Amino acid sequence: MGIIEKIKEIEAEMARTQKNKATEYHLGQLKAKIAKLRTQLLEPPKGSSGAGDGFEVTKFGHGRVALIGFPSVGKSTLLTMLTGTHSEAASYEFTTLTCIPGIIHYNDTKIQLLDLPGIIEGASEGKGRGRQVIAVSKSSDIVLMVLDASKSEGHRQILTRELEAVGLRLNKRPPQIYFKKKKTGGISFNSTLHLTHVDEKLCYQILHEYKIHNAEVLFREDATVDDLIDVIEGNRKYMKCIYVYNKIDVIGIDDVDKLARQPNSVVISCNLKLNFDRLLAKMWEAMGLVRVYTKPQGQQPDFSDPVVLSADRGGCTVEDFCNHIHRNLIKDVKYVLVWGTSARHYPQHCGLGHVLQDEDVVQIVKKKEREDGGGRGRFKSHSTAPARISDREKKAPLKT
Ligand SMILES: Nc1nc2c(ncn2[C@@H]2O[C@H](COP(=O)(O)OP(=O)(O)OP(=O)(O)O)[C@@H](O)[C@H]2O)c(=O)[nH]1
Ligand SMILES: [K+]
Ligand SMILES: [Mg+2]
Repeated sequence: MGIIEKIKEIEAEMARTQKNKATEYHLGQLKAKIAKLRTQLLEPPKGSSGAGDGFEVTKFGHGRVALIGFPSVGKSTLLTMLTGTHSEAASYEFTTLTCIPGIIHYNDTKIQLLDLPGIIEGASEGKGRGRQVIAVSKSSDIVLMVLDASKSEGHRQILTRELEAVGLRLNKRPPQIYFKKKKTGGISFNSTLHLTHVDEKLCYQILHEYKIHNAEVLFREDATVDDLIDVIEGNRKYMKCIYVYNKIDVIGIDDVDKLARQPNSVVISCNLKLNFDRLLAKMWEAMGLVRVYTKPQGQQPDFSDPVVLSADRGGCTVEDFCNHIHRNLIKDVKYVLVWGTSARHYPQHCGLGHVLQDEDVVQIVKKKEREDGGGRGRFKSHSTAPARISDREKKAPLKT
């Protein structure tokens, strides 16, 4: 029996089993069995390199965004409109057959947008080009799930389920469960609060299913058995997802209003070029990019050319910033001066561990050099805290 058949069989058994206190251990065990099989399913077949089939697109820019959706929801139309790169669009399904990259220029950063073939129910098990599409979405920083506003809301659930089946977790943070395998000592199970979904016995049973007999488990929130399995599997990818409802030109205003009010959702119309600003702003926010402007001593920063950092990709500390500029810079740095929302006063003397925020300005003071402008005394006179550097910059030049 193949892996997919085994999964189907267990799913059928779960559907047959009534959910109550007596069956929860058995159901938990079945969930773990499915999770193990799905992980097996994700292992690329021997001799292949994962995505394959013309789907490997070189990463470019400061972030990567994938367009995921059913066929003919308007993904290619959207790519063409947002990036200027032409991607064939047509009224028949599966017009797009590979991965087509384009670039969005936004807030002085470059974001790679990927158009992909439509996916359908069963994609996670290899239907259509599902596996390749999913591999590409895993390589991106956020997902735009494109939906046809005139079609059933069920599409969103189906797609979410397909992505979950391959270990993607949308708009969720990792469960607050500490888990560490040990060599000896048995299983220690603890929690910092009262648990309503998982008890010691269920946890043991799940671990047993994974043949783990020595481990430390600490629940820091009232997590579910699915959360526990995610933590044990350890291969989940937590990603932001924006639900993009396209084609609002064909539905009524009340329905548009309802969709627009849902969390993480934007309504657009490619035909009417409607609401792209809002979509781009949401996308930008979800990516959490941090632009940092370098200020040479005695000069104004170049506000058109930021160093772009991200908490998910490499981090946002002063150290990450320095490493971004030059690999060997860090050993020469004495401290840095920071202006912007991360600074408590202007400028703030910061060490390597300081976490920078979007639109901060940083001046590096090297070990041998003396900061120009004659010492700390004069910085203190700048202790009023304007909102953001970009506003401030327009009014008065930054001194030092
Ligand atoms: N009414 C309306 N139609 C749209 C809109 N955007 C796209 N379409 C139409 O929807 C159809 C499908 O568009 P595509 O861009 O090819 O869709 P896709 O999601 O890339 O489709 P596949 O590549 O086949 O998965 C085309 O006929 C588009 O003209 C819109 O905002 N409103
Ligand atoms: K199409
Ligand atoms: Mg397309």
